[in-house]
This record gives sequence, C-alpha cells and structure tokens, in this order.
Amino acid sequence: MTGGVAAGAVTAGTGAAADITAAARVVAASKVYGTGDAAVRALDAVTVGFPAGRFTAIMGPSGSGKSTLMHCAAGLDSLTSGAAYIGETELGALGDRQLTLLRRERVGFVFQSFNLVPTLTVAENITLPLDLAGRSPDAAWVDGLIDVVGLGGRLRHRPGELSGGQQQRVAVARALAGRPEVVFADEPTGNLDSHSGGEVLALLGRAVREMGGTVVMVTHDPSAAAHADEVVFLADGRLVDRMTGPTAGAVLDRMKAFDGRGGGGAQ
Ligand SMILES: Nc1ncnc2c1ncn2[C@@H]1O[C@H](COP(=O)(O)OP(=O)(O)OP(=O)(O)O)[C@@H](O)[C@H]1O
Repeated sequence: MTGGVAAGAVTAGTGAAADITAAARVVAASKVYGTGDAAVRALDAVTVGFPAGRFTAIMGPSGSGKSTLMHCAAGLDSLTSGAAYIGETELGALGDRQLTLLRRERVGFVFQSFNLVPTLTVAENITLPLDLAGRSPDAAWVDGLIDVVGLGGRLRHRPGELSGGQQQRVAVARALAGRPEVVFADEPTGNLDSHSGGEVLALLGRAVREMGGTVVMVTHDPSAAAHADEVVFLADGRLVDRMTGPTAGAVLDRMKAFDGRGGGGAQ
C-alpha cells in the first residue's frame, strides 16, 4: 500500500495510536456532491480509522461532513476518491449485491429515527437482520442483549406501543444481534429526551466495554460525545483533531474554537 498507511492500522490524525486494528477506516477519502458551480466538497482527503473495541464519536459543526463520513465508511454511500474499508475489505471493490451482504452481515446501524418495522414485534425486530441473512440467532447472545436493553417484558409489543427511548433501545439490540464488526450510529439520541438519550448512550458504551463491540457515532451533542472513548473532529470536510477520554466540557470548548475560526457554520 502507498502513502505510508499500513493495512489495518490506525495511523491518521493527530494523536492517533499507530498499529491499532481498525474495524473501519477511510483513506484519503473525498466526497463531492453535484458538479460544476453546484459542486460541494463534503469530505476533503480524510484519513481516519475507527479502532476495534472502541467507542468513537464524530463531531463537528453543521455541514462539516459527519454524516457523509459515516455513510461512506459504512458502505451506505460511495466516495468520489479514496478508499473505505470494513476490516480489510475495500468497499469500492464490491458490487451492489456484495455491499448489501456486507452491510447485512458485518455492520450494524442505529439511526436517529429508530427505523423499526411497525408491524413486527420487538422480538421480531431484534432478530430481523439475522432472519434476512438466513442466519439462526445465537439464542444466548440475543437473550443477553434483551436483558441488557431491559425490554424483556415488551418482546411481544409493537414499536408503536413503546416510548422513543425504548424503541431506540430495541434498535441498538437489533444492531448488535448479529455481533457485527462495527455499529454505526447516526445521531442516535437526536429524537430523545436527555434521560432516554443517556440510557441509549450508556447501552452503546456497554456494547463496547462489556460485549467487545465497536461503535462509531455521529453526534453534535458534546454530552453524547463524552460517552465515547475518543472524539474525532471534522471541520469543512477535513479531520482537524482527535480527543481521547473526552468530557462534555472539553468537547464543548473544542467546538467553540470552530466558531471563532468560522470552521463550518452554526448548528
Ligand atoms: N445529497 C447531497 N447533495 C448535495 N450536497 C450534500 C448532500 N448531502 C450533503 N451535502 C452537503 O455536504 C456537506 C456535508 O454534509 P453532511 O450532512 O455530511 O454534514 P453534517 O456534518 O453531518 O451536518 P449536520 O450536522 O447538519 O447533519 C454539506 O455542505 C451538505 O450541504
């Protein structure tokens, strides 16, 4: 590989530890939407790895490219140039069908709007990705997950009978049910009050620290980012900083510095 980027190692960004296995990474990733005068460079040569067994938050001002980075890293969108990897699999080398399989079998997703299937029960929603993949659930793992999310008494309920926080906890269990290599969460607390949001963030933290998972979360909320092991900061489509052991205060201070520099606009 060229450019000094070792396969599977996290080498990018300031303060990043080298030689940690990345569950997902992008290398020299650029994404341009539109063409000509209407072209928007949403990502500009970003190289960043998301270490296995860690909880990483992606932060930055509105329009800085957070969602674009997550979508391209997760195989939901394609890069204009550069490369995205899940483990050692380069996503750009895959056809549509292979990408669908990779997303189904190796990646978990949690979205702001929960995205549960309203006609299925909680139990059926949790095992849906496994059912779609034709995989039989690991019963002990799924039972353990249901305990952790605290919805054992609600398994026969439909999503519409649950609160927003409960629905998002179902979505987290669904994302983890197949033991994916990495879970991508896009503003998972964006539709929740602070108490329910805190429960969902604690759950994502437990998925990493107690269950050996890897989580990458986009958020614009410093208190949410403080649940992560590390925060990567984007501004104007570029990786501008990383912070390990974040606190809400330190993240907020870092974000205020962007405002001073005009680094990407207001929330
Ligand atoms: N489909 C698209 N077509 C054109 N431009 C887009 C598209 N999606 C995103 N953009 C632009 O790319 C830039 C990055 O957008 P992105 O949604 O990744 O930012 P973000 O940091 O996630 O923002 P927010 O916090 O507001 O959700 C923005 O300027 C946005 O307007």
